[in-house]
Amino acid sequence: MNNKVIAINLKQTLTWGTVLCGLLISSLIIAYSYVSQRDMLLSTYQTQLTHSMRHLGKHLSTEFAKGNISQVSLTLEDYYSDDKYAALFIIKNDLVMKLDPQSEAGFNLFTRVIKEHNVTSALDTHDLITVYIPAKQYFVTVIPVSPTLPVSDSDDVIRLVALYDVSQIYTSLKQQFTAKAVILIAFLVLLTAGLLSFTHYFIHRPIKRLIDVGHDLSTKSLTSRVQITGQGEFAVLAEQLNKTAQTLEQNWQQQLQTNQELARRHALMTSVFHALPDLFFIINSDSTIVECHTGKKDDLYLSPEQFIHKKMADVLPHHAARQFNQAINSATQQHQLTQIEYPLTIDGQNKLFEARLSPIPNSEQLVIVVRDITEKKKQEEVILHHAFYDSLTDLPNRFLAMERLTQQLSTAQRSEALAVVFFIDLDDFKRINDTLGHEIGDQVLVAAGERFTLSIREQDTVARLGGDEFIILMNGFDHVSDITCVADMLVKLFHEPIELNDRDFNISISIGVAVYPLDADTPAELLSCADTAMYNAKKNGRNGYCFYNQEMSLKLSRQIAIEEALRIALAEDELEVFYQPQFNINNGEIFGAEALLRWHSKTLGSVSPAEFIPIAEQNGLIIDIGLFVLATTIQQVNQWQKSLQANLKVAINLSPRQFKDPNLIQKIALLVDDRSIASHDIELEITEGVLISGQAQVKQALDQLHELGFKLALDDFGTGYSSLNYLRHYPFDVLKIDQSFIADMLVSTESQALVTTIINMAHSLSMKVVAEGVETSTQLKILQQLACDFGQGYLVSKPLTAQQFEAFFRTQNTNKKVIAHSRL
Ligand SMILES: Nc1nc2c(ncn2[C@@H]2O[C@H](COP(=O)(O)O[C@H]3[C@@H](O)[C@H](n4cnc5c(=O)[nH]c(N)nc54)O[C@@H]3COP(=O)(O)O)[C@@H](O)[C@H]2O)c(=O)[nH]1
Repeated sequence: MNNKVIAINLKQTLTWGTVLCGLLISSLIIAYSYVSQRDMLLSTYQTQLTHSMRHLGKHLSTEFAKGNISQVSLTLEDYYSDDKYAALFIIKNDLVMKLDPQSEAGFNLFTRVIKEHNVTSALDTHDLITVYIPAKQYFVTVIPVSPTLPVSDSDDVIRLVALYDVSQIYTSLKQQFTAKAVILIAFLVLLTAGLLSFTHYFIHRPIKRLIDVGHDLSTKSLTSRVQITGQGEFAVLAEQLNKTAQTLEQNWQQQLQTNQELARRHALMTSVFHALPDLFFIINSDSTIVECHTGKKDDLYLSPEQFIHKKMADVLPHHAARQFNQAINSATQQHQLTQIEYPLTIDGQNKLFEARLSPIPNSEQLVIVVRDITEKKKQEEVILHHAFYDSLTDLPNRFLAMERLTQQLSTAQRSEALAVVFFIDLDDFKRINDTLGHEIGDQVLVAAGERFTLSIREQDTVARLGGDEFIILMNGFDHVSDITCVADMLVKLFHEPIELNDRDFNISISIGVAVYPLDADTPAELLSCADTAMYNAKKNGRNGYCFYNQEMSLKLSRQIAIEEALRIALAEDELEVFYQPQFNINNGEIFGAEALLRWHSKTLGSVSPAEFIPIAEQNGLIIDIGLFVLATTIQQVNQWQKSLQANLKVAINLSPRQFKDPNLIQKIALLVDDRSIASHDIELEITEGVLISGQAQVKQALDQLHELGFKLALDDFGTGYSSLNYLRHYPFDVLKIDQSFIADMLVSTESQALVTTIINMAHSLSMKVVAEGVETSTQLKILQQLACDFGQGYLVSKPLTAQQFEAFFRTQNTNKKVIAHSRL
């Protein structure tokens, strides 16, 4: 369909068309009306004139025939009364017959008219002839009036000639038509004006409004609307234009929002491009780079501009370009993210780059993001190294060790040889750390690791599990005796001191040995067996090795079961404090007791404190448990002091771990205050183990307790270092001789001598002495002889419940002399 149509300027066309048509039509009407009326008038006058002249001609012919010439003159004069006759005369041939005075003038006028208008032929006819001379607006009528007819000789013909003037008629006709034309023109003007008004209001104005709105719309003023009411085409057009405008406006708004969003995204992309150190490329389907952005302009292989309109093959070395081309093909064909890594040398430095190629949806282009991953790779390698190697010693860590152990077990399985895990722990390493600081401790660990590494084969593995624990993995053994040799060798490695900063460190190691497939056949189990064996080696006196056996495992299981049950013991109300009476050796008087904890486990039955206290020590539960003993005992002492009306004194054991509680002193002081107990009625027993660490904090705590009035007792004296220094430096009031010496006193003179020495030494330091484990009257007697102060043991009583103790106290103190003397 041809949509091409021609438009005209409707306003001008209608205006001028209306005006011109009006003018033309009115002119034509007027002209036509004028001409037709004029012609009709002329025709009428010509007919009247012809008729009148025929009548006159006949009359004159008659008069001429009668010879009544005067009558002719009179008749002519009568006709002159009609003033339209400009001339009326009779001629014979070319000469006028003077019948009246007017004939001469009329003839002259006639002659002039005839000549000027060349109508002389009118005189040649023998019939009536009427000629109209428009220029003069005269009718010329000639009619023969000869008395005899027919006239043979034309020259003798007498003719009546009349000039009939119709100019007045013309004038009147013109005036009449001028008036009509004026009216018609006025009418036409009004009609035209009406038409113009009509077209103005109903055509031009709507069109103008439509054009204006069209203009507004074209100049982006899309809110513009046109208001045209009615039913006409313009109203329909306006409505459609408004709808179109509304659609346009909505589209424009959407377009605007889209553009804003696009602009925002573009700005975002630009910011991202500039914020990121990555290099962004956009490439066409033919691999030509069309865009290149980056926030980091330095350190590039080429400047971003140099990449534009190039292909990777044009700018990158062959190997990198080849990788790129393969990746571009892959990303394009599979429509998925493709990633490559490639090396480049920039300013003499080897770098590694990562490129991610992603197809842009609905486009044939790809976006490529290039990132310098040199540092990241290095960090990954470092992280990877950290994941598998110990940061201090740079030895394989537990994770890698377990991997290698798995491999070794497979090898051992194939070769049917023995594989071994040596689980090594540095003896007393904690002491090094605590006394000399962690820096020295670290150096010792590094030196130990190096010593291990130097002592083993290349195929073996030394690993650090953490702290002072190492493992050595070996395989290919045929006999257990070979393994013993290695274990020996490892122990002896440390018989030479470790030299650090011109200082020698004497350390020893304890080794647990587990053998595949004799002890276990999985890496975890084998390691666990070696660990258990190592603990046994420690128990066996350290500085040695111990092979794993089943019994160890049972002990370990028991330990784990105790640990689990102990965690809920307090909450389950399974703990109870027993009290073992303490008495005066000389008179047998019960003056107090030692608080001893008992555990009635619902799952394990009664468990000895000798078994569970060390475990509670290890896992820290002793802090809460110790507080329970303190609180219960102090509360009990308070009750007894009231009910028994005796100044009872009670000894409470404190574990080494409890001294790590910074609030220990405060807690004890508070408990005593709450129960209104005199602090000197509470004796706090500690073992040498508390003092071994030599921590200033322990000394400070003991001093504070002493200052607060608490009595301090050194428990199990003789079993540990039994250092005199401890007795001199710490404010002990009481020294408890370990029950093993009391038991041995009867069989060993050395033990008795030792007990004698301890008692004397304590007394010389103004300390009281308690003999533990007094079971017989012989022991009691000897202790009395040795001037020991107090005793405690089954001779008098086993540990009792609070209730039993109260009853026992009441009974015994009534019979104290009986005890003192009858049992001696
Ligand atoms: N830190 C804490 N340690 C505590 C607490 N309660 C107990 N213990 C310590 O546990 C170890 C074992 O104690 P227990 O089994 O109670 O043994 C004590 C006595 O029952 C026992 N005893 C006493 N007289 C005799 C005797 O004549 N013969 C004999 N064979 N045994 C006897 O000796 C232990 C006394 O120990 P102590 O005086 O403390 O050295 C033990 O080390 C307790 O200290 C606690 O609450 N906290």
